Amino acid sequence: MIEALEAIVADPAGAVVGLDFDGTLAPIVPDPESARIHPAGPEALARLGGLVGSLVVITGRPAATAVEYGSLAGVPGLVVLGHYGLERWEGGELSSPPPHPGLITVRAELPTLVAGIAGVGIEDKGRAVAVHTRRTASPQAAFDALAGPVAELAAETGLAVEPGKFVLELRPPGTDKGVALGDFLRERSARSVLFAGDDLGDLAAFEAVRTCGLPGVTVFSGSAELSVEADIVVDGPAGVVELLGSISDAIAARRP
Ligand SMILES: O=P(O)(O)OC[C@H]1O[C@H](O[C@H]2O[C@H](CO)[C@@H](O)[C@H](O)[C@H]2O)[C@H](O)[C@@H](O)[C@@H]1O
Repeated sequence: MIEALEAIVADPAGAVVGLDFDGTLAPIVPDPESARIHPAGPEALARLGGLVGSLVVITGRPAATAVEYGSLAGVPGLVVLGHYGLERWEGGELSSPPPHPGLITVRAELPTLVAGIAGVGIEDKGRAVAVHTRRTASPQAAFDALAGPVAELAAETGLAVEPGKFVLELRPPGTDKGVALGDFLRERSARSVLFAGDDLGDLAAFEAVRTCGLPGVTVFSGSAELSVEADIVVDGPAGVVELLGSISDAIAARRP
């Protein structure tokens, strides 16, 4: 067992386990509205949530969407930080800031901006808008063609561009998953941390794990779409759920 994982298992009450949603807990699918957690995910999270100090999902989704698509409402002690940390769901209560005013212009201009490429999807998430190219004939070519215009629209409206797997998101600036995770670690007085992710937006959280000064484990949920260096690389959401189960087993095995 790697040293930082050993720290989590030896002192689970001081551990923060952080998880991304899409691509980490939920398999990637063509339609964002059809994404659902891996079938074994809710049970694995409920078990781990009862064993570690803190369990947190940090996602680009609205927090309520992750709770719904992840069947997460019953996971003990779970916190869900949505919109890269702008929103917080905990114990059934959601706190969310007012929408960024730039989103009004984005909603008005995006349909024209993407009209030339068949199959581009616009996902309006309330506090952010995502442009998806996965269902176009050439997802990477469409992504590349839209990156410049989307960046110009972001500059015009005071929003930030968050690139991901065949997605360009226009979202409020000022936070990211690294900021969200770092703040959460301080809030919980964490003594160790694990974060699992699969996409570019998760790299800031990996960096937070590496620089927070605690024993930390980065877990990459691997796929054919992206390769990222991490302490542990597993095979997609099925591998993440299996890893979470093995951590629960190791903690439970040390209990008197
Ligand atoms: O932070 P996450 O929980 O990983 O959310 C990041 C984005 O995930 C979703 O898009 C991705 O998953 C879709 C469903 O599998 C897939 O169709 C798409 O190609 C992926 O980029 C979500 O739709 C976005 O809003 C999130 O920002």
